[in-house]
Amino acid sequence: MKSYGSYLDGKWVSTEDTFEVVNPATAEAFARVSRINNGQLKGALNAAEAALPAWRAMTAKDRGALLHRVADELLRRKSEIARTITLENGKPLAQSEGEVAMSIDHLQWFAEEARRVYGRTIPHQVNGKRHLVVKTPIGTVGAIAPWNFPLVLSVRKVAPALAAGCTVILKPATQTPLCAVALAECMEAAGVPAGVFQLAIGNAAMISREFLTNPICRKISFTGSTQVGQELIRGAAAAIKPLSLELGGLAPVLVFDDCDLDRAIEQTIIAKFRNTGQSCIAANRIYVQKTIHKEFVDRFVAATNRLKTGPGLEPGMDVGPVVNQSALDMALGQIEDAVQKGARVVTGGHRLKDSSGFFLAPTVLNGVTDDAECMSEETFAPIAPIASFDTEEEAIRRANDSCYGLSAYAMTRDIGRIFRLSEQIEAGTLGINDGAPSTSQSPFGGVKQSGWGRELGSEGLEAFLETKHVSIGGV
Ligand SMILES: NC(=O)c1ccc[n+]([C@@H]2O[C@H](COP(=O)([O-])OP(=O)(O)OC[C@H]3O[C@@H](n4cnc5c(N)ncnc54)[C@H](O)[C@@H]3O)[C@@H](O)[C@H]2O)c1
Ligand SMILES: O=C[C@H](O)CS(=O)(=O)O
Repeated sequence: MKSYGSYLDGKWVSTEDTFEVVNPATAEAFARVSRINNGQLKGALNAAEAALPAWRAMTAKDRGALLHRVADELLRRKSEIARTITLENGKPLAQSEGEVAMSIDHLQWFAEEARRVYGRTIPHQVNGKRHLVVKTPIGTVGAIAPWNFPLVLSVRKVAPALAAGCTVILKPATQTPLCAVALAECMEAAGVPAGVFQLAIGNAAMISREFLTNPICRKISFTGSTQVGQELIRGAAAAIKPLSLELGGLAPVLVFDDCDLDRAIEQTIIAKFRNTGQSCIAANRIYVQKTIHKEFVDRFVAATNRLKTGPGLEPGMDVGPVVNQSALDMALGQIEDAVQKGARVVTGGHRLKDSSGFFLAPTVLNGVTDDAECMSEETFAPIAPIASFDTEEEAIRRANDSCYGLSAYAMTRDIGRIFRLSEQIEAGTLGINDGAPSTSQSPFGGVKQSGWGRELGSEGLEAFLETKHVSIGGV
């Protein structure tokens, strides 16, 4: 079994403290990775601090050129890295290829956006004074990434932080450290200076405690569960450490009777089953207007039954395994709970036979009641719960009736309604007839308990900048 370690201060580091990486399609370990200790992490923070002055002094154009070189490396290795994502995460290979392509696009976009970090001058109120607004990099950043989009969600933090002139230490999820290793190899091959980008694989509690308490770390950018986000907020209080938090979601899909039904079904299938339902912006609750409920359900179930489920490395798969046994148990528990509360399993609802992997048959539940767990708790599995509504007002009220607000979807062709939904839906992203809305140039993040701040777009770069007012007298 091949072994991997961390990338600290320009060197690859291994320790005796190791864990195994498991392929969710077979439930078998296929790689061994070592954890760094607290002393090594402290050393990495010191290296990041030492590398900061030269990195922030480099022109944005030169930093951008290095990010372009990292993108070129990812492009050169795209097939092998996509395979690594599928091996450790389970998603179908075509979707892993899409994740690599999106990561390249993020790197290229932030490489260019680095050159557009503008300050401003403000007209003075007192003669002899001048006022400038200057943007400066926030400093060394601790980035913590999840397993569900292990490469692209790491790049969503690392690329803007580096573009802004910050140094970064990335902590990947325990389930998916290998594409972070590949990203570090690309940084090394591109010539990113030692200490500017580092990869720290290790115990999550130890690493986050050090990020929270070590004054060298000036900001933590986290993507993961709302529960861990809450822990970080508590831990950040003592040092008032700035946090960007991309947390859980519970996306509603509102299907109105004026929609283009073909497109509504196609896009709802994408919003639900992409990444095996393990996307933070996955459709979690599907509300269909009563007038088209039956037709929608019949056609949605037919489309679900056409999805091919199996090992992500086999050609033509649409749905892979969920990440581990506990994710599978939670999904089966949500199905059982919904059925006990009155829902009907229209298709799926069971583990795939003849496989040792963590496969759940793509599942559609109809007549799901509002008190079912899957209507208020994140599902993170290929389960589509469907309920119905009468009026637009009711649909908006039910969509907003959640502590989460990451994304929402609506299927409609009514332009007036599109404006009303844009103003009234409580979510960071609204996809209108669009089940995959994320893109490099547009802000991404949540409201309510889905998080603080935004990634991507110019907001994603702003997250790693400080704003300073310079007042000049005696002019
Ligand atoms: N809003 C978004 O952009 C977004 C994107 C992807 C995933 N998510 C959310 O992430 C969750 C799934 O990911 P997950 O299971 O990896 O989440 P998680 O919170 O368990 O883990 C996320 C990361 O935090 C680390 N971690 C675990 N315990 C920690 C602790 N005590 N302190 C600091 N870090 C800790 C993990 O090792 C991992 O690197 C879902 O809730 C999903 O909605 C949100
Ligand atoms: O889990 C996070 C997001 O779903 C990834 S993406 O914005 O859809 O690429």
